[in-house]
Amino acid sequence: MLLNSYDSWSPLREVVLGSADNYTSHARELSFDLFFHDETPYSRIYYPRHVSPGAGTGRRSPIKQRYVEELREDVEQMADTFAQLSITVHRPLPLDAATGEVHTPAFAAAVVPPLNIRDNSIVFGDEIIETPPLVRSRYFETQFLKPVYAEYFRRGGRWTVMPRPMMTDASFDLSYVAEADKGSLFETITDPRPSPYDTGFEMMIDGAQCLRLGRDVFVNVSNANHALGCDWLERHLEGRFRVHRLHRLADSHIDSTVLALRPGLLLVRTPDVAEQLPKALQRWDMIFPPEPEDNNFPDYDDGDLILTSRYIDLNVLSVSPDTVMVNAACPELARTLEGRGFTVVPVRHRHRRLFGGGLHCFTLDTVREGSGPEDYLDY
Ligand SMILES: NC(=[NH2+])NCCC[C@H](N)C(=O)O
Repeated sequence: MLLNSYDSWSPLREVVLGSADNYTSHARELSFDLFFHDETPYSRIYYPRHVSPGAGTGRRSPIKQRYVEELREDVEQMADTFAQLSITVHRPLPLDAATGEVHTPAFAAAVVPPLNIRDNSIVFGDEIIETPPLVRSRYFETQFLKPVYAEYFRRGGRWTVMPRPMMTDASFDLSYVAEADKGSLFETITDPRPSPYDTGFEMMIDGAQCLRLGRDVFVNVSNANHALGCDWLERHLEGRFRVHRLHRLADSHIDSTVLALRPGLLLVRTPDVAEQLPKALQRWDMIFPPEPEDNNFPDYDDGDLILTSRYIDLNVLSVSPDTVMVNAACPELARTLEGRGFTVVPVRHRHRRLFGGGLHCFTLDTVREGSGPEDYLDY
């Protein structure tokens, strides 16, 4: 089918589901530590928090083989669940075990598999946009999606790549983490190294920073890199979509903070978050998920890097305005949604905190029913 996706709730016809193959480690360097900065209270990132790119690809934080295998098992079951729901599933090329690191003029980085598909691409109607990544090891992630995107292009879809950043240390605006670190015990990231390719702050933004509501798109902007990305989106989408900025609703991604379940209904992390939403969204009805419990998550060792907050299971995927895929590890959330009239499709996803993403992050909804960008803000 032709690319057609304007929101996160219309009946789902086609989806891209990430690949977990060969996700064996996290490369600890400046861009990684910056990106996961807000999650460090939950994990045990030891000092020094990062090494500069001059020191190669940084330290690797290995992921236990057992978790990688269990992740793979869960992701393959997600694919089966989509098939049972008659939703076409597209898969990226899996990362080959022999692929080492990539080198650009400005940096070298390890490669991670295309797992959190939500992050580096976004669909606006009949157009797929590859976004400029925030983490160096994800620089070439959309390469694994070439066959899928090329097929949508052949069928008549638009296919756009946003400008790629140089990604030297100086490309990153550190103000968000500098402010967050004030008075805290965390080591501030203060030692960016100069590079001959420095060009000032660059455009870097992830698809997962956007909330798509038909004609209106809300974009989380928490630093100068995001602001440039949002400027680009605004100019590119002008006349087709209305872009609105959310100021620091989260560090970057917002899909474990706020999600739209159908017109007029949001799933929101907490009432505090609700207060920060723009007026137009505050008029919508809201569901607040029950506070996640410790026993919703596996117990990990000190060496296992935890990359998400406890709210990660809010990251559900809507199959239609009344059916939602929910992590089976979160029965409280399932009950809450059922209480509001939703049909819940439980899906097993054990290690979302180790791999930085829930069901929404692992997927990209490329085809949903609906024929154009509708105006939902009058609800
Ligand atoms: N698209 C994504 N990868 N989203 C994941 C966001 C996770 C968020 N930082 C949290 O810890 O709750």
